[in-house]
Amino acid sequence: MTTNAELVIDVEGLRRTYAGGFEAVRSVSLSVARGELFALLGTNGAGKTSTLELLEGLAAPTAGRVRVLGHDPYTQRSQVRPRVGVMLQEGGFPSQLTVLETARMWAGCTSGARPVEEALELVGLGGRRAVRVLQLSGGERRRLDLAMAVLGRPEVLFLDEPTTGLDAEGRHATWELVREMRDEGTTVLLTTHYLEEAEELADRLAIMHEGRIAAEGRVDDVVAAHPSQISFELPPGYHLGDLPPLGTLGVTEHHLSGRTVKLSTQQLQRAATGLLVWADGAGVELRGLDVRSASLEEAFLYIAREAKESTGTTANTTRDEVAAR
Ligand SMILES: Nc1ncnc2c1ncn2[C@@H]1O[C@H](COP(=O)(O)OP(=O)(O)OP(=O)(O)O)[C@@H](O)[C@H]1O
Repeated sequence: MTTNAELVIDVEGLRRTYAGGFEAVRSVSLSVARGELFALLGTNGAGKTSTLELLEGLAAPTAGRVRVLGHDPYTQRSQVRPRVGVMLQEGGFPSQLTVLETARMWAGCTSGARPVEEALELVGLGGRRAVRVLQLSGGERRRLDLAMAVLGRPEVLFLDEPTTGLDAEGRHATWELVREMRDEGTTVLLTTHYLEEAEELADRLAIMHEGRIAAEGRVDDVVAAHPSQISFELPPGYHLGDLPPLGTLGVTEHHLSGRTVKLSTQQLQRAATGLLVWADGAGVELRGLDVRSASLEEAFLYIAREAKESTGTTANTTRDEVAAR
C-alpha cells in the first residue's frame, strides 16, 4: 500500500444507522490511494450505497471518520465537492430538458467544466443532443449521468453501479472511459454487481455483506484466498463413503444435493487427479464432472454463503454429514 499522505479516500470505523434503528453500515474501514480504482461489491442490501453516500458527503455518519482529499466531505463540503464527480444510482435530471440543455445547466454549476460537447462525446451521446431526457432509454440516461459526473474533470470519481442497464457495447465504452480517467490520475471508487467489471477495472476491491467488509484486497489475492470447486454425479449404486477419503484429496468442504457432489479444495490438481484415478480404477464414469478453479464469482458466492452461515441464516446448499472423515 501507499503512505498516508497519498490516501485520497480514508475511512475508519464508519457506521450508519437509519431512523428506526437499522444499522446499514457497521464499522467499515477502507482507504484508496491517489490514482487507484477501488470496487465495492456486495449482495443486495449489503450497504454499498449507504457507504458511498457518506463518502460523497450526502449524509453524516452515525459514527466513524471519513476523509476525502483530506477533508470531511459532510462538514467541509465546499472544499471537497468541486473536486469530486458523483454518479448516483439514479440521476434526477428534469425530464423536459434536452440532453444539451441538461449538460449546459450542469456545466453552469460545475467549476472548471470541460466543454459540454466533449463530455457528451465521451459517453457516446454526441448524436442525442436534441433529445429530451424523458425520451432517452435507460442506458442513455445512465450515460448522461456519467457525462455529468466527469464534466468537471474531477480528482475523485464516485460511481454507483455505473453500467447497470447498459448493453455490452455501452458497458465496454464506460470501462474504457473510466480506465482513461484513472490513467490520467483520477481516483475512482465504484460499486457494481458485475464481477467481470470489478475484474476488468479494479486495482483493489472489497466485498460487503450485511454492513461489513467480508473480504478486501487485490483481485488476485481475494480469489486465491478461496477454494476451487469440483462437482459431479455420484455413479449409480455408489455412496459418498465409497469415494477416496476426502481429506487425503485436499478437500476442505463437501456437499451432497440429490446425487450431485460438490467439493471445495485449495489443491485442485490433487483432488481432481485423486478422483479420476479412483473412477478409472472402479470403472465408473463421473457424469457432469465440472472442475472449476477459483474465480471472483466463486469467491463472492463463498463469502456470501460463509457470512450468511456465520450470522445464522440458512445456507442454500444442503450439507451432507455422512462422509465427514
Ligand atoms: N433511508 C433508509 N431507511 C432505512 N433503511 C434503509 C434506507 N436506505 C437503505 N436502507 C437499508 O439499508 C440496507 C443497505 O442498503 P443499500 O442501498 O446501502 O445497499 P446496497 O448494498 O447498495 O444494495 P443494492 O446492491 O441492492 O443496491 C438495506 O437493508 C436497505 O433496505
